[in-house]
Amino acid sequence: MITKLHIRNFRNYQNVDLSFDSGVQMILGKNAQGKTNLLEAILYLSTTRSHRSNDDRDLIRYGEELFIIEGEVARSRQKIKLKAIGESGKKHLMIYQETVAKVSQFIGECNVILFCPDDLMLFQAAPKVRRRFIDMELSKMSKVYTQTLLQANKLLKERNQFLKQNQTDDIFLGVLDEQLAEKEVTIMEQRKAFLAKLIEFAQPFYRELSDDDTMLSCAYHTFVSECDKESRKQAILEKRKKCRERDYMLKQTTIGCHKDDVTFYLNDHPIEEYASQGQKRCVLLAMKIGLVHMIYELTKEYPILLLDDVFSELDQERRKRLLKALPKEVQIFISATDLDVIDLEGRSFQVWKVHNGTIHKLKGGIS
Ligand SMILES: Nc1ncnc2c1ncn2[C@@H]1O[C@H](COP(=O)(O)OP(=O)(O)OP(=O)(O)O)[C@@H](O)[C@H]1O
Repeated sequence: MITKLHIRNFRNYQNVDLSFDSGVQMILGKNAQGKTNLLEAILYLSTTRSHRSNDDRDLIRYGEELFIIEGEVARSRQKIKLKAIGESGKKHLMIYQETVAKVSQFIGECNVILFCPDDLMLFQAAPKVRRRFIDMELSKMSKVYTQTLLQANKLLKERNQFLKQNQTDDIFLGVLDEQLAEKEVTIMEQRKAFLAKLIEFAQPFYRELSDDDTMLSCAYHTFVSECDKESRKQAILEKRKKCRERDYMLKQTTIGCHKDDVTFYLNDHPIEEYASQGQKRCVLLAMKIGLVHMIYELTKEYPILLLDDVFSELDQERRKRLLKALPKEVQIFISATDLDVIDLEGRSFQVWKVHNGTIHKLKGGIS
């Protein structure tokens, strides 16, 4: 759980110091006051990224040069201090005031699962949104994955830059392709295993939330189908060789796991075509709860759960079922404009009021 949070010049917050306890943190406030901004700051400490912007400059308070987010995180065995500073084009990440050399060292130190209204677009959005979802969640669970993905992206960038220069050099591309294929084998393997596990974990929660027996499944789409490592690598190299002329012509890498996708199904029907809004919300919620439990299975620590603007969209019964599916050890941040009845099933809670970039505690107790 996050016990202390300091935010400076982040979005509409100028200088804020907060202390949280375990249990549910209700973040209340009118529209456009800074509720999502607060959750975004917590998410940033986990993933070093915003879920709303790819450009850290958007996160700096208007007119300022940099933002700072500092958090004290109580983990099962120790307290850890994380600090992220974002300035134009640069990020500085620190653990206990020591700069970390690699982003992958920082990600996963404070695990956070976010569920926000935009997540409902996951099923019909462009493939890159689903890839981003897989990459974000997998990175929290596997440092190997984070590192491999960063290396693959670097190689891909290098390959594309070379292709843009209008040159042909099969030997140079062959060397790059060999290295890229190596990384892609690992990425594909981990993505496939992650998706299978995600469905396995989400299925019982979907049943619990929706009260029906619909089967959840998914199909992972990538550009080679071979199963074992070595033949997969060979297949990648062959396919890429076949596409080389096209790559030269189009000046970009036309195939690769940077184009992967996944389709989610309910009873074998693609969710984007078949499911109602309510069913989509249930599937997503089940996946998020599944992720909380997956992270626990892997790390023996529960992640923090952020529910941005979604709790109030659920009826009383579903809210109850959602809380029942989450152990009391999970620290949950819930943002809402107002909640008439807070029935938190005997959990401890704190209520915070957000107003125009300021935040103060209203009350706390046991529901
Ligand atoms: N870089 C920035 N600098 C200063 N203010 C910003 C910056 N980025 C966004 N804001 C302001 O933050 C506010 C939006 O905050 P936020 O998205 O947290 O709203 P919210 O309280 O979650 O509202 P809603 O209930 O509508 O979702 C807006 O007033 C916006 O102008």
